[in-house]
Amino acid sequence: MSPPRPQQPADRSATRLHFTVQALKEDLCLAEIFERARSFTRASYLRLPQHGAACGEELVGLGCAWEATFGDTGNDTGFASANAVLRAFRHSAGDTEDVRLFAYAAFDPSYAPGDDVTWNAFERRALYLPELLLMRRDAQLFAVIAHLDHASPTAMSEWLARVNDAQHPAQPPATDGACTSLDLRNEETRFTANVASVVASAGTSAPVEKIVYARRATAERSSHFKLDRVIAALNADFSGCATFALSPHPGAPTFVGATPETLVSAHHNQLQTMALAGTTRGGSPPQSPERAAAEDNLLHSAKDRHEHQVVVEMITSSLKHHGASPSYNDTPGIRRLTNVSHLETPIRAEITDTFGLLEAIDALHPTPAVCGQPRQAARQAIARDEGFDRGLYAGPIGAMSPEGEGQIFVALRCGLVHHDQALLFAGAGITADSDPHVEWAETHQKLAALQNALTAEDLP
Ligand SMILES: C=C(O[C@@H]1C=C(C(=O)O)C=C[C@H]1O)C(=O)O
Repeated sequence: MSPPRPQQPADRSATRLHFTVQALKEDLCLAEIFERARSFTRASYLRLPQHGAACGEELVGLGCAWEATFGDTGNDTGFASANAVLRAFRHSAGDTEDVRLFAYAAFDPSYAPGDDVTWNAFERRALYLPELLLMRRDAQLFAVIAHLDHASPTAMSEWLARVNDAQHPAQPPATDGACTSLDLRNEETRFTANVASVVASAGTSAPVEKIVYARRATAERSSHFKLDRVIAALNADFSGCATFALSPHPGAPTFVGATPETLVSAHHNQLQTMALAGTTRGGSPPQSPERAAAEDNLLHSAKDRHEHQVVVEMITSSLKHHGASPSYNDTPGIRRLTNVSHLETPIRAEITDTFGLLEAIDALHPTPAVCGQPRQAARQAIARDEGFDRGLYAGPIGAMSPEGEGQIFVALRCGLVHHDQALLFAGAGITADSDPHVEWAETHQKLAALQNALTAEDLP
């Protein structure tokens, strides 16, 4: 007979948060710190633009002090299950406004990737508290050390010394999850066939009103990509977007991009979200008369207005379903980016006792801006027809405080970078009026965002 197991005491310390904040005098380049630190620890970088009531922030999180565990939440993101722990963090640590948790999830957390190993290094849902947070806000730089038990009094100086000592990962440790031993020769054929089948099924008994199909592309370089240079190029080209980079452990690929699309942000009792769908044609420069004409065409295009309206209706009806009262304009505006312009409708709603940031992520993701309508039929068609694991592409990504304030984006204009290779993702909203070759061209324009940043790396 085996001896009785000792009874596990309830682990009360597990949700007691302690943290210390220190202002840093020396100016540090956070993208460079991310690049160095990914050679020895889990590292995340986020640059959040100023948006409504939310001020801009640049964040680097290193190590992991606590991480949420998720049960089987099916294809839901399941973030709201972390609410009790966040409440315990607030209860034990008081004012946690300077603490940040990083949050991200796969487009379809329940997708079974089979022998597609592209995303093996990444968890399909993550909400975690880094041990060291470096945060730039209002031109001030802070370091925040967080821990759940007793931290060594020297933890801050030890972390800062490790970061300073680390070298650029010219030779990162052994790899796990190569991204580009892939044959993408059929990518255009498959994408255009998928679009054509949506067009052909229009008018049948169960058509999807809208579906977003995606494709992949590769990029390579004669030596390793330097992520700090890529991040700097994205920040310069897409200052109004959110730049992100995730490296789950040393030797893993880095997920990097700069997205224009907020899934939902929460500040001062307000939720802000947006419908972002409908894209200009042609690759004109942002200030050119050609771009202005393309934006005018977009505003008057019945196909794009319909594609956009599907997103507005899903988001507003989901908010209403959860007891919120959304406010928004009837007519979309234009969101101009360096490579393309989009139709955009900002949407606001009040936070309630039962519907805050985490519940809103679970409810809104995936919107028809990246999935389709009806949601379930579109998600199944994507899993069946697209032919690859989207992984974190088109999933939620961002940061929040234990108070429930933060900004969560939709991970677009992005890819996996590994050594000297990159795998990029882009999609387009398809309706009965779509032309397969026009939609394919649109994905090219979207890919250009990260492609240009990857080649900008070669500039002196
Ligand atoms: C799917 C992507 O973008 C989405 C699709 C858009 C469209 O179809 O017009 C526009 C913005 C995004 O919501 C992507 O960039 O990969």
